[in-house]
Amino acid sequence: MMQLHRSLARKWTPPSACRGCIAVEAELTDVGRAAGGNSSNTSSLFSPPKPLYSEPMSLFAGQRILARWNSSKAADPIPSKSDAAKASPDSKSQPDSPVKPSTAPASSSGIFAKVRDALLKSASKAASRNGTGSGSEETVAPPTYPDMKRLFSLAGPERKTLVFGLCLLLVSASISLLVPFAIGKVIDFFTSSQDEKGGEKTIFGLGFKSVAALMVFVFATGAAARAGSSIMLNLAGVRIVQAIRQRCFGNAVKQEVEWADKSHGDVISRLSVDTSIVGDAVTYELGDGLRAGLTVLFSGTTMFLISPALTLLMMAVVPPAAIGAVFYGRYLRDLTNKVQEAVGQMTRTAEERLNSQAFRTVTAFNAQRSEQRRFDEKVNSIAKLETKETYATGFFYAGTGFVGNCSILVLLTYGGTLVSRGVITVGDLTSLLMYTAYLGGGLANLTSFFASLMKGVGAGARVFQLVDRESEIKLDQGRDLTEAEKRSARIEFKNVHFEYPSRPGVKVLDGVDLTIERGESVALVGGSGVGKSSVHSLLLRYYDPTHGSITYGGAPITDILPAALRDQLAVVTQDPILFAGTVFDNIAYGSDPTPSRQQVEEAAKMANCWEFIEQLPKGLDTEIGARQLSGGQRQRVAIARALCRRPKVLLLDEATSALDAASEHLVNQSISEIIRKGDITVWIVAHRLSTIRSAQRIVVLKGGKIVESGSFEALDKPGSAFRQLIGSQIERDDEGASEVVEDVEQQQREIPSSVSAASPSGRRSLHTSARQRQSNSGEKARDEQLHFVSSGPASISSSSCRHPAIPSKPTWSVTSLLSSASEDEGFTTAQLAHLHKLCALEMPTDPEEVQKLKDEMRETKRLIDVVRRTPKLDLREDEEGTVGLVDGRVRDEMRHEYEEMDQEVERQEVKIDEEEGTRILSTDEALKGAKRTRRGFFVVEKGAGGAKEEE
Ligand SMILES: Nc1ncnc2c1ncn2[C@@H]1O[C@H](COP(=O)(O)OP(=O)(O)OP(=O)(O)O)[C@@H](O)[C@H]1O
Repeated sequence: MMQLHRSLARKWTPPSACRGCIAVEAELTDVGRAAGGNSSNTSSLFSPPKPLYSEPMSLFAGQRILARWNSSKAADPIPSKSDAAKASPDSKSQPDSPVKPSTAPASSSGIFAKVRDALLKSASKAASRNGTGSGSEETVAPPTYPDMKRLFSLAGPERKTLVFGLCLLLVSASISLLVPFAIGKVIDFFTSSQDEKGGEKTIFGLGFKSVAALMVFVFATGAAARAGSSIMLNLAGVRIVQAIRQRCFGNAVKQEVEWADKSHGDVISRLSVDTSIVGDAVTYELGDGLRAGLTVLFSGTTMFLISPALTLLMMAVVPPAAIGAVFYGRYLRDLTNKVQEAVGQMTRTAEERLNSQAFRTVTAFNAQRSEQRRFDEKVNSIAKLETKETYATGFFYAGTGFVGNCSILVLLTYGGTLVSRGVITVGDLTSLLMYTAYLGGGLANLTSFFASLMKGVGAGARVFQLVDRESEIKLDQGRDLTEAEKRSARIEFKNVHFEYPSRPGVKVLDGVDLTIERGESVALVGGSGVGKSSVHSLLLRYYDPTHGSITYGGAPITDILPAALRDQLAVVTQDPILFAGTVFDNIAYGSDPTPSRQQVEEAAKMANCWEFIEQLPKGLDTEIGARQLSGGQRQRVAIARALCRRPKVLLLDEATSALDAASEHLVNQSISEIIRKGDITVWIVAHRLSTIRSAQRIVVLKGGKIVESGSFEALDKPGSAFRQLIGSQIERDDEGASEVVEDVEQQQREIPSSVSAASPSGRRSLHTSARQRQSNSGEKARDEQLHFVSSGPASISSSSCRHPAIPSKPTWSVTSLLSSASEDEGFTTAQLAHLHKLCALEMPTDPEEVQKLKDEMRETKRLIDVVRRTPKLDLREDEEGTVGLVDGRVRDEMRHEYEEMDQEVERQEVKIDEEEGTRILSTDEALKGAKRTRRGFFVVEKGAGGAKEEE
């Protein structure tokens, strides 16, 4: 019914153009109500009034039908604003709607108003063609007969409802067409004193009362038929639009990424506006067309039957006026075009400047005034054009009104003569005038029907283009993965070449060879724009390589169903998209079957986001929009979403690039945890050292090829492409540890045969590989043993003579502790934060907590200082390798330290070999213990494997 209302509102607006017209016109207007201009109301005598003066012109509207037909054929199917408004109440929000609100007097019930509407419509089309429309990416060919056939085929499922509705419409139209005839007879009844045979006055042999009763009955039937047809056509329209929208969206989401990139805006316009136009075309417009055709036929025939002479006179008077109107209309149309263009520019400016991102920039740069000026310019140019248009429209309406009134005068003069000569009766003249109005309205409606039909066909073609489009990468093509292939999960790129379809000839990948085994963690690094994300896109089958092959579990991915392949993968992008809904919905998104709350909770915990989710007002059930979480939170929710799918391969594309240090730390912690578990292949694309470090293998992409591959230590050497890429980051990182290095170098000088740890690359690895080990996967980590040594007789290693403060191999904890070179009692907050980051621990933010931590760490610091102050230490080498020694004082200190430790930790995680005085902690144990006993965690030092023997 809403659509019916909109349709009525569109078709009839108060005839303000008739204000001030001559009295005879006002009188005739009353009898001319319900004339064809408002076909929806033709069955009612109490329909909105319609200026009859304008109707004679409509006799020649037919001359323009052909022109309209031709112009419609070439018309861009992008709808005018009025159509958009009719199609959808929301369409007001479409910023690039090419049509401006009408400033003309609202008078669409007359034929001239129809002409003007038509001009506005064609102007809007022209404006669309001029680029102020939504801008379709794909051009649609002019509609053909098969297009039209197909358009009506859409109405197929609603055939019965439509036929029933149309039949009712014909009934109501027929009744309304009898009205002028009946009125003429009634007038004759009252104006004649006796019937021709001198008998009692009758109408078709019936008394007036019977005729009146019959007319009431007929009108009631007409009204009922009208209501029925309106309901039927509306219902059919709603259902047709519903079905088309579902089909369109269903096919749109199956398309390949490339298509979505370039057609996004266009698809939305097809889904919202075009579907409505199509629905209207095959329902109301069809109904209106039928009614209009019937009206023209019936009115024309009846007019000729009543008075052929008067009818021919009408035909002779109006054409010259119509020709003038057409020329004037063209001028108006050009003006309207310019207005549309200016409105388009204004809309674009507003849209560009007021979107949330741009708004922040405008505010930050205090650019409100310059923006206001820019916008004012646009608005002023529109106002200028509209002023011109206002004058032009005023004269246009005045002119058409004048011509219309003159036509009526001619008609009345000649008609009156005929009446006085007794050729026709007063009733006949009245009927003729009314049929003239009907004919005019009918012709105008036919014109608008053909235009709407053409628009419907155009919109239909665009809709069909969407419905019929076959994706380049078909979702139903391929086979499922075998269990063996799933288990293998080996990813292999073989000589992969790639260029984006939109940029043929621009090579992005130029022979990439890369193999990633199941459970491996690989960081793909390279300069900006080198093609890192493109590699992920190829694995996800957003695109297919131009040459070469990609296999998963040994099977070429082009042989596998895209959905089966994507089931194995999960991706976290740089700027993850969250959807409106609850946190639960967002984490569960894409998991099939829907995960339980427990599974979602687990995923959230793994992704380090459970803590903040718990703090949300409704926890997992809190509603969040696309941007209602911080960047770090969004990123972690996206990781949780990826993990919830239990993928075999996790693709992280710059997953921490937009984060601050604290959020990055949390995200990295999640990633490291996942890598450590080692059951998911993790393929990271990253720039940041902190992220890259967590990977077992680093692969460098340069010039479209893999140029280096290896561990961080292996690649971090002078002259390597990797060093070139992230050298500056390493330098920065080193600065934080410069105190350590200086200290180490100082000690190196004291011990001439010192190890190479002091060399630049050695120093670097001292820090970096330590962190690397934090993220090593399970087995490897368990093999690593950490231990302290106490004093005792020892031999000096022949290969490395070391101060115990200089570890034989890079360490991840002691080295950092030594950075507290000062003699101060405790660690500074910065040092503590650094240590925490190294140990993947969360640094408290509360000052009280920090103070507590400082106090707690004081003892540890003291221990370290004691170690560093010990002037000369014995070094020895046992069967397993070189270990550093500390003297008895240190051991005592350590004992004291450990005595204070958490009893549980001592029992479970710290073993003390009394004889050797060796304390051992495995990495895993240390990590676990670290959560409770930071001191125990920090003071351990990596040995060379003696721990195995201890175990
Ligand atoms: N959809 C696309 N259509 C056309 N060209 C594209 C498209 N996406 C990316 N490109 C181009 O392909 C090249 C590689 O892009 P890609 O996003 O893979 O680089 P990247 O290494 O991930 O860059 P960054 O590190 O800056 O994110 C770039 O030159 C880019 O301009």
